[in-house]
Amino acid sequence: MGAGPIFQLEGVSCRFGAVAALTDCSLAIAPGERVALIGPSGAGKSTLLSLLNGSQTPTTGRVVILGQDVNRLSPRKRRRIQRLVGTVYQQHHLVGNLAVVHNVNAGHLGRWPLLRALWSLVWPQQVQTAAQALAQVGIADKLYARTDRLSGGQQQRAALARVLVQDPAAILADEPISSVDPERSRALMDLLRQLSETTGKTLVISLHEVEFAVKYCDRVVGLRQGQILFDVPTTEVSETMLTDLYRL
Ligand SMILES: Nc1ncnc2c1ncn2[C@@H]1O[C@H](COP(=O)(O)OP(=O)(O)OP(=O)(O)O)[C@@H](O)[C@H]1O
Repeated sequence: MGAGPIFQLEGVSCRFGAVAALTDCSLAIAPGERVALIGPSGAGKSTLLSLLNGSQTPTTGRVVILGQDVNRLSPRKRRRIQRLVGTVYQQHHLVGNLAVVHNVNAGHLGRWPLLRALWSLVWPQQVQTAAQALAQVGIADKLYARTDRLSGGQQQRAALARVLVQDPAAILADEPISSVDPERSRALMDLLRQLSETTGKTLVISLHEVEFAVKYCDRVVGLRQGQILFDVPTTEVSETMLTDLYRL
């Protein structure tokens, strides 16, 4: 992987028709950093995350993931890079009527040949890896539980376990705590921080809750109307910066 940044955006703009979701954004994220993306609704946080995981390409500018310019990669190499970046979405995209083990195994699907992938739906593969990931997220006992019988917070943990079996270099989380209560939010953020501390994985999290951004991350990037208003260590975030960021 080398000592360079894990993510690099150089003069990146991203448009959707007439909408400028991001305008001239530059940013570099080093391995192991914990970065929060904050800003008002529509500021471009989700778009920035989708550039970091290669699911979106910029309209102009360069996106470099793990040293590779995503615009210059063959589809196969691009998929390989994308597998090194795991994303947890607010909608977990778990299949409710399957056992948790199958959903966690889905994290392998991009790597497994089709036959093995299909067979894995019938007969769980790599059960130990799935069990280990579930233990890491604190729900080891749910391996064979039906996914839709889990609570919201447990489903979120199962979705995180699915990302962990990918063994990504970085974990991106798009508003992971918006739909859970304060106690679960703290527990999930504790878990994400502990995972990044023990595994050295880079974390990039979009958050609506500034207090969590400040408490759990080392660095805060403030986005407003598609532009980076500030990008500072957490200790340097001030009241004035936040007022300017969220000003109506
Ligand atoms: N696929 C798309 N097609 C058209 N417009 C889009 C698309 N994705 C995002 N946008 C627009 O780009 C802008 C930035 O959206 P984005 O979802 O990145 O913001 P956000 O900061 O994540 O917002 P929120 O906090 O509400 O989730 C918005 O104006 C949005 O409507």
